[in-house]
Amino acid sequence: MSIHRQVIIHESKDALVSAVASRFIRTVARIQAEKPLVNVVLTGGTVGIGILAGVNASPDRDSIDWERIALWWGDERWVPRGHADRNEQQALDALLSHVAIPEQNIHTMPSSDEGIELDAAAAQYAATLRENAEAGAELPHFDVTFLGMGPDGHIASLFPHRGELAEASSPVIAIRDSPKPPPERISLALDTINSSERVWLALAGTDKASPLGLALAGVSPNLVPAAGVEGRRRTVFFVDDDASADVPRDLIAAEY
Ligand SMILES: O=C1O[C@H](COP(=O)(O)O)[C@@H](O)[C@H](O)[C@H]1O
Repeated sequence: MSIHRQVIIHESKDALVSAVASRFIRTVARIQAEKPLVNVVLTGGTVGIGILAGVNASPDRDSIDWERIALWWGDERWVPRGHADRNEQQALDALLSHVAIPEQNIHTMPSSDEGIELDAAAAQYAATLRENAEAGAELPHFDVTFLGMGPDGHIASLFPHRGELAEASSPVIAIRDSPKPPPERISLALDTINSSERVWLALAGTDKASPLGLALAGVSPNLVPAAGVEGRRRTVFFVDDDASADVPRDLIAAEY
C-alpha cells in the first residue's frame, strides 16, 4: 500500500465538509500560483456535493481565481440535462452557478437527451479529454480528483464484481445495469482516476465503515473498488467519525 495514503478523521459530517472545502480552496489557490490552469474532477454523492456547497459558503471562496479552473466529472447519471439526479446539475446548484467559471472550462459529460447513444457518449467524453491534454498525452493533467464512496465500496460509477474495473481500453466507460439507479451511467476508468496528482475521497456515515476498512486493508478492488484508488502524489480519505470505525490506526494522519 502506498505511503502516500492517509486518513483524516473529522468529528461530524458537517466538520468534514467544511474542512475539505477549506483545504480545496487553499490547494487550488496554491496550485494557481504555480501554473495557469488547474484541472479538477468532481464527484456526485452527498458528501461531494456538500463540499461544493461548503466552498460556495466559505468567506475565502474567491481566493480561487475561478477563471483559471477547469472542471471535469468522475461519473454521470444517464438522464436528461437539468435532471435533479445529474451530478452536473447538483454541482451547478451547489457552487458552479454562483462563481464566474468560463463556460468552456466546465466539461460536463453528455446527457441522455442529446440524441446520441451511451457508448458514443462515453467515446465523446474521451475525445474531449484528449483534446484538452498536453501534447502527446491522452488526458488532461488532473490536479485534484474528488470521489465519494457508496456503501458497497463503489467509486465514480465503478461497482464491485464487474468487468468495468479492469477496463483499460478506454479512459471513459459506458455503464449498463448499474446496481444503483439510474441503471445507465458514464464513468471515468480506474486508470484515468489514478492519473490524478491528488485523489481525495470524502465519505461519511456508519454504512461506509466496513467498505472503508476493507479498502484500506488492501482487499481486491474487484470486491471494494475504492481499494484500487491511488493518486500519483497523494490519496487522502476524509472521513467522519461514524465511517472511521474500521480504519487501521497506522494510516490515520489526523483526528479531530
Ligand atoms: O451514485 C453515486 O454515488 C456515489 C456515492 O454517493 P453517496 O451519496 O453514497 O456519497 C458517488 O460517489 C457517485 O459520484 C455517484 O454517481
